[in-house]
Amino acid sequence: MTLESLQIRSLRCIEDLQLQTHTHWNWLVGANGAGKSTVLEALHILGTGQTWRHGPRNLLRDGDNEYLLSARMPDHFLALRRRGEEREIRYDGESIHSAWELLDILPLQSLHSENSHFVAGSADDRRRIMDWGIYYVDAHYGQIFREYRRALAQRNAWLKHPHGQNPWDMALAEAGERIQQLRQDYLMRMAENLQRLWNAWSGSTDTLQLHLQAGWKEGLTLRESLLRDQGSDREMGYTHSGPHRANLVFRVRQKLALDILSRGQLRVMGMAFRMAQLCLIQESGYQLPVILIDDFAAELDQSARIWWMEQLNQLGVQVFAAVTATNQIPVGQAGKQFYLAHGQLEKECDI
Ligand SMILES: Nc1ncnc2c1ncn2[C@@H]1O[C@H](COP(=O)(O)OP(=O)(O)OP(=O)(O)O)[C@@H](O)[C@H]1O
Repeated sequence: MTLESLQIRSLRCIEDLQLQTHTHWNWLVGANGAGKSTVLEALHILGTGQTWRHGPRNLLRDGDNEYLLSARMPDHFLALRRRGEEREIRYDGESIHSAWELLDILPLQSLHSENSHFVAGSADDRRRIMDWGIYYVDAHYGQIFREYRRALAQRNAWLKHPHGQNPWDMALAEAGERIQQLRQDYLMRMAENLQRLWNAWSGSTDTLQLHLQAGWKEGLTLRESLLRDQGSDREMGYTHSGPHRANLVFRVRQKLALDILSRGQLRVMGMAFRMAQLCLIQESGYQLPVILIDDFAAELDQSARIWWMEQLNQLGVQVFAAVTATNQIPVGQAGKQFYLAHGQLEKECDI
């Protein structure tokens, strides 16, 4: 996937910005508050329908009443307009009704401060990042995932106001077991690349092990767990067991990685995981996502940064990366620099 141009109107500090983008590296350069993250945020909204940070966010530029984002791709045009609660998405002039469709129109891999520490972060973050990768290499995963989410929401609603027999366990258990199976298959498929990347990147010869805790009691099927938990689920009003409670655990030397590695090493491990996800997408013959990087320099030393860039170069992906100064940009990569100040493009140059 490659963007040819991007237009942003009335998003946060940006009034109107147009970028003619490069097929490989697009460096967004500017001081704090210049608008770099806003450009990345615009791309994220276009590719997912959602902002990339948690919590309430005032995305609309002060004083304006709607924002408009659009991207031109080879032979395609995607536009998203938001006014209050109303959202309109158009792809080649046709309306798009579900943001799920955006995942296929503009696949993105987002690396930013809130998700770059996922190895040591929350189980939710690790699950989200793993599921992201599976979605792009398994044509059935999105559908099964949605079925599971629907059955889970219905079971939770039933638990709050139970009447008659619980009709949702069967569908939930079936989709849930399938999700666990597909997740395990995925982790096996990416294990070799992950090991290779981790060893090359960290300089360590340690074996890296991934362990997936299913989200329900070991030794039981999900159906058995749901039956067993029904009383406590009713008391709490939600479903305790299932792949929505799964946890991906990273281990090195038989120990939890987060107990024995430094913050920087954990970050490298997380980046190796995400790089292994990209390698698997490429090996599977699917289109590679556009990469968004909001904290390029953070916590990676010079050699780790250069190594990582080389990997991205080998994949030939399109990257948008924010930096506060040009000396953070490693030399020798084909691309463009966009200098931003106060939400405006001051100048651009090829590198
Ligand atoms: N709703 C809004 N309307 C107008 N300006 C806004 C709005 N929300 C945020 N801003 C301004 O946008 C700027 C933030 O832009 P952004 O986060 O894109 O900066 P940045 O270049 O990524 O900075 P940093 O390097 O600090 O992350 C700030 O100056 C902020 O005051």
